[in-house]
Amino acid sequence: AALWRRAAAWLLGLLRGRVCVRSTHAFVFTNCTHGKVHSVLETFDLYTKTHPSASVGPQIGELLDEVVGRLRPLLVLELGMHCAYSSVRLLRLMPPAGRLITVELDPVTADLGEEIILVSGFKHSQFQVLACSSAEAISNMPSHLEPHEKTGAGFSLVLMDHDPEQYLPDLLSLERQQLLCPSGCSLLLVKRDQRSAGLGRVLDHIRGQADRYSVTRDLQVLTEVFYRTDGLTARST
Ligand SMILES: C[S@@+](CC[C@H](N)C(=O)[O-])C[C@H]1O[C@@H](n2cnc3c(N)ncnc32)[C@H](O)[C@@H]1O
Repeated sequence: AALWRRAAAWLLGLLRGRVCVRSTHAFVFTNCTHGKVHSVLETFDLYTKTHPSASVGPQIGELLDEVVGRLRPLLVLELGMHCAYSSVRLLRLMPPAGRLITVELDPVTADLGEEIILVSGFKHSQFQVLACSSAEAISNMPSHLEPHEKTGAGFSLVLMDHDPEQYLPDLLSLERQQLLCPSGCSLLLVKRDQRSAGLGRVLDHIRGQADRYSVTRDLQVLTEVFYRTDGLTARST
């Protein structure tokens, strides 16, 4: 009976066009070639052709590729992992010594996403999944960093694709805790809803701090912002 109820809920979700993390995971896990990152991404893309999906998809994916290829970031923070499409995309082009910390609020989703990252061929030394809220992850971040990262420069790339209402509080918390690399950090804000009040608030904050932030790219689906404080005087920081 439980199996029937689960199958019915899955079918209902599909009919209503709802994103189903279990169905995404099952499709990718079953149909991709394990250990082949390109096959994992292709299988995700195949799934999204016929099913509703929360992943950023190939269009934003190509923008991520370009940014990671350009920055070669050593420490990356992703807020909003879901089934790990964007995590895999980021990890694929990061330098071998790089590490991704990715945050997912829902523990079941976090487990399924982590499995997809492992299936893609990445090792736990290259990434860490934090199954908690972005606020909690950021406030406890020092305890998640490796010893050399604690004394290092901080995050040089942050991808926000979680809850737009959290974009500004999380950015302020990252600033407060000095977790953004002072010599340069790119922030990528995914814009799923252009009219979101949370998105407006974070962009207002960024535009109001021209001494440390500059918008380097403003597309319909994504805004790229460059953060830098090491050029500022002690007074203005
Ligand atoms: C749009 S999906 C992310 C898609 C993912 N970037 C990809 O391309 O595959 C947003 C995810 O963020 C998670 N989320 C929402 N609010 C969050 C929060 N405050 N902290 C952490 N994760 C959150 C949701 O559970 C959901 O899985």
